[in-house]
Amino acid sequence: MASQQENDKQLAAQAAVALLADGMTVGLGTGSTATAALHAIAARKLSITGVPTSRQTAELAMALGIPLADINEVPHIDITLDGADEFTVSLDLIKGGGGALLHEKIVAVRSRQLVIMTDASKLVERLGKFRVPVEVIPFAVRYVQEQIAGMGAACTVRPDVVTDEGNLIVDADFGLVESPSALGARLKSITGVVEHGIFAGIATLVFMGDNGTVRRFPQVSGS
Ligand SMILES: O=C(CO)[C@H](O)[C@H](O)COP(=O)(O)O
Repeated sequence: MASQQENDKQLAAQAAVALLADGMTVGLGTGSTATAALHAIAARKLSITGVPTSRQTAELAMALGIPLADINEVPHIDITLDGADEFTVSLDLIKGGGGALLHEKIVAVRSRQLVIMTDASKLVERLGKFRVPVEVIPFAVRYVQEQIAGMGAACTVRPDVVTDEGNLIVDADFGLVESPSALGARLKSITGVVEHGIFAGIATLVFMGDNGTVRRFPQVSGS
């Protein structure tokens, strides 16, 4: 039997998939909630073209019969549906728990809309309980760890993870984050950092499953 959390992820995924229409080019996220969305897309027999954010998502989409395109072959992406590890009501996110943050961010920034689907455990007042994943070129991993330590954060290399681009993930604990965009900019300036999992000002909408109902952020007045 599905847990309440899985159920809520499914409800959020269904709400997001309801925004899709035939003919759209759709960014396909990575993780368990994005997987629920893929199944919902297949169940609706929608005629969309998917742009996957990971090998794992591409494989599942193909198995479900969802046609795919290379991101560099599509003129635009109408909408992307993805999960998140944390989000705030201002729609700042931490992503990358599944190690796909680089492709997820590239697909997200090419999209006209980034719709996030979560359960209620992901809503936080301030980002930072979830460690910030940082994608790093292997040759630079020690240097990057030293720089992150110099910023006052404990960090570890995620064991047994090599990203789709052949990089490593360093998970960094900055504590509660004062300014997500400032922290993101600082991380991005470290030589050897390819990308980080702070998505500040990119998401346009969040659907959050909450005990059998779906809440949306930003909240529509009266909801
Ligand atoms: O960022 C991600 C993968 O890199 C995922 O979207 C995030 O980890 C949430 O996963 P889930 O939907 O399984 O809770």
